[in-house]
Amino acid sequence: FCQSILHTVFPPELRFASIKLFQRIFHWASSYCYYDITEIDGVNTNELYNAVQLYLSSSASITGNRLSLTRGLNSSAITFGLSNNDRLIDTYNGIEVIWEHVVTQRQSQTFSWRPLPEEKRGFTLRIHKKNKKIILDSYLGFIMERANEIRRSNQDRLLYTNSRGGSLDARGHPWESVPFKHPSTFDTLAMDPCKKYRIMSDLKDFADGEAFYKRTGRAWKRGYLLYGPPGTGKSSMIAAMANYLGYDIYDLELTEVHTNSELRKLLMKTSSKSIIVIEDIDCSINLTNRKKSNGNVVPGRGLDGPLPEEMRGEEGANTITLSGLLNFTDGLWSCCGSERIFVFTTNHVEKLDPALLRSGRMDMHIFMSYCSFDSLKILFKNYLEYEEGDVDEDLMKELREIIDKAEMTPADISELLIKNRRDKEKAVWELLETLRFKSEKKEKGNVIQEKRALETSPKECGGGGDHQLVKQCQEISVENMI
Ligand SMILES: Nc1ncnc2c1ncn2[C@@H]1O[C@H](COP(=O)(O)OP(=O)(O)OP(=O)(O)O)[C@@H](O)[C@H]1O
Ligand SMILES: [Mg+2]
Repeated sequence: FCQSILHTVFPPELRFASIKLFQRIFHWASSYCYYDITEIDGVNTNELYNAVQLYLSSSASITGNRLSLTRGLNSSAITFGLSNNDRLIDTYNGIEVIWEHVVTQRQSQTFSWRPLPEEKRGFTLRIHKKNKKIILDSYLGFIMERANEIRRSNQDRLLYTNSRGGSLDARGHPWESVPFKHPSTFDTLAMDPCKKYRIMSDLKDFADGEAFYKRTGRAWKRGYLLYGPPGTGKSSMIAAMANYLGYDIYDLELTEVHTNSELRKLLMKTSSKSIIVIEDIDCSINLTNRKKSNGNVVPGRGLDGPLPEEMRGEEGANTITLSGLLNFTDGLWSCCGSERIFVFTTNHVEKLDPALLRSGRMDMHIFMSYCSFDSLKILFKNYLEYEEGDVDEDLMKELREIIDKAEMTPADISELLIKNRRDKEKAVWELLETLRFKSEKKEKGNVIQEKRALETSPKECGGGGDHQLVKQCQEISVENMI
């Protein structure tokens, strides 16, 4: 209104100056200040605009006859927001602010590498001048944090993989993602309850430990090494961890990574609140004896030995090394981003380089063992819906006695129970028969082994005896791990 008066009263040459003057007087006299948050900042998407939109959608005070509804990619929730040119009052620490969603038509398509939307969208924040400092200092940061939380809770978690090798997608991303829907949880995971409890509380402490990690000057990350025979639940444990914490998973395929710098780039493109997994680490890269070659460089990938000479560039440019991997998990680079968990799994812990195992590198070494009696009870509950006391006491007693001797994995037992899940009694009997058979076989095997050991004196076996001793030591050290 004032502008149109100015247009009629002032001649064109004075118009611009008079508008400026009028605006200054208005701003000086007004007790409010205004901030525009546009959807597109130059040619880039404005993160703050998206955050405000998400934050306002969760506001309890959002009412009205017309709201805009959206459902994002990979999201299972519908969010609603202010529709065009609507307003909303929000309160922060007792301070009232007004948000307005302003939508105008873009006047003319200016030259840009990227086609811009026809509508110009933005939020205008109106605050009292006296509250300017507190709003700018903490309210906007609070909005960003809240928006991230809402995004995470709305979005289905993702499983990323680097199966494309080092090549990038259209957005320059080296990871491919699919929605992560693994149903494994700590409730369904069959393992010793005390161990399970320790792992769960360790994870909880980690997730809630931002202040602790800051205070102690440690990077906010944690490493777990899961080791044990195949089928004892290492992968299921990773899924349970992700479901427990609500983190995404990055499944790093080391055989697809060619150089240390590629590894670093992959790391830089992971988000916080994620679990970075390297499965079967002993198989994906030759990580033993890193002092074999110059400068801690172990050329070649996989167990099939070094890469051919012609494929190796200078200083192992075409190689991925143990020191590169340690830098990835431990060094300065590992700290880009925060709140990340590294999980390595292996069936052969004795094949790993001590550098990977030394304390402080992997914070927790978790042995995934054969099925114990406590684990069996969880499997009974999962597959047969048996509760404590449902199975005959004598049967349970026998199961308890032989289960450790039989050395059956939870995977094998699960298969047996799934097969007979419609006839629960048959399932238990068949399991008992299998356990009896296996434990007898194991006992016989042990007797033969002992006999052989007695037959071969230390003198006769020479190097072989040493070898056996080393193996025994390795086994002892494995059992001594946490
Ligand atoms: N501890 C467990 N609790 C519940 N289910 C289990 C457990 N261990 C194995 N299973 C069952 O067996 C299947 C295989 O388990 P999983 O893939 O987790 O084993 P793994 O230790 O990762 O084996 P591998 O070393 O071969 O990768 C799973 O689908 C799961 O149903
Ligand atoms: Mg596995």
